[in-house]
Amino acid sequence: MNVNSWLIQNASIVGRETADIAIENGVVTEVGTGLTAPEGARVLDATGLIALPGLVDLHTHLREPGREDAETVESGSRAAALGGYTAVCAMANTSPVADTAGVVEQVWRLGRDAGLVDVQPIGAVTVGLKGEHMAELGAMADSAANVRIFSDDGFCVADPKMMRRALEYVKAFDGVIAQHAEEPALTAGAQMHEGEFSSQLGLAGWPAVAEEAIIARDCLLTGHVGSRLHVCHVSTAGSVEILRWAKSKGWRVTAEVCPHHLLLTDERATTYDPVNKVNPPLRTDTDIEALRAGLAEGVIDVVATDHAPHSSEDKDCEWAAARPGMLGLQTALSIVVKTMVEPGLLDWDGVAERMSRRPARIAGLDGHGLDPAPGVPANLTLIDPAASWTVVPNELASLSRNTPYAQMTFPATVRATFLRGEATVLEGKAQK
Ligand SMILES: NC(=O)N[C@@H](CC(=O)O)C(=O)O
Ligand SMILES: [Zn+2]
Repeated sequence: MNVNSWLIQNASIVGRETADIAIENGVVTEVGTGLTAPEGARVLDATGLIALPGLVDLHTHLREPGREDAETVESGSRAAALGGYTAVCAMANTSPVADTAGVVEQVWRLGRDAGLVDVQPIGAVTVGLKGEHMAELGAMADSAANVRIFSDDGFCVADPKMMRRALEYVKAFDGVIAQHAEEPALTAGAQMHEGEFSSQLGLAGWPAVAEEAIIARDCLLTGHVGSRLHVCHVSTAGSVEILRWAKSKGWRVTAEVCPHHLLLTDERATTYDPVNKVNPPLRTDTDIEALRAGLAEGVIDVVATDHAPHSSEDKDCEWAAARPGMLGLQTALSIVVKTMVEPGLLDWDGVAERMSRRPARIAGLDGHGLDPAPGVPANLTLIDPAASWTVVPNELASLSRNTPYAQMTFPATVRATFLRGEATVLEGKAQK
């Protein structure tokens, strides 16, 4: 038997026609009806399931090296595969920071060895994420990790001169700067969204303008130097307006929204449960509405998880002391179905576009984000749209437990995930 050869029968291809998918040695050889199994292939009955190109996450925090108690490349990869992903971009805020060729190559190798998803390292923009000296972007680009996305995520590249230089520098290899948009002078000590609930609770606020001011500045800089900007975790209605304007200028700006910003509001802070603490913070119903509309319209290009595992020592404490961030890889698809597909804002093709094709294009990941067709690497996920599931934190694959969705029931389950024809998930279970 060839482990990378399959006949997937009766799948709905990206929510459209029902067909069989033949996979030989990790590559799709045929898509059609009544196909015969390739030699040595296993057969999977996918009746009622939707086949999507494997999901691609532009914003994953794996905590290796440095905080392997919270997540390793392997545990995070497993969570990703179970969430329907075949590739994730690993943020640079590890310890040591991924600001050299050595560290990005280490993360890339750990991903390859785990073999559950393709792990594409993101390199830091500045040394140690400190914002003072530019990191060796060229060396990271030229390394085995082939870095194209650079980000100080967790921190904003606040100095406009540094941001301009970084945008100019990455033009040489068609790189992109992914900005965590937060004007630090406006968020010092911030604990949650600045609004009605922050006043009620007496917690220092993170005003929407702290995000919007940086996005506006960076769009202008990008337009000025003719480079590529990607805006991480957009969370406000005002940000959507600025992005719409920047795109109308023809500037090369892309943006992501996270599932939690499509679903949860700042009212969650009234629980004082730090599982709801995240950067940027949960905002308001008005913001949610604008983010959903922006994602439907394409002003926001992609959904990214911002999967941010934290150990219980960093989360089971009082709100002010807790680290920001929440798990996301295993719940992202279901939340997109709940917030976008069920209300009729996106169809399955729209989901494939925003969770697979566009993120793959932004990250320059060849072989990902491609619909099943002859000659395409078999990076696929099979979704059961009719099933539902309840989030049980202890059953998640992450080494951390900081999900804000405990005991919530969501639509759609991931039945199988294939990485180059190898089943990383079957019947909803990780295969390694
Ligand atoms: N989103 C978060 O609240 N936390 C992220 C950093 C980040 O994405 O800004 C983390 O690394 O924990
Ligand atoms: Zn961030």
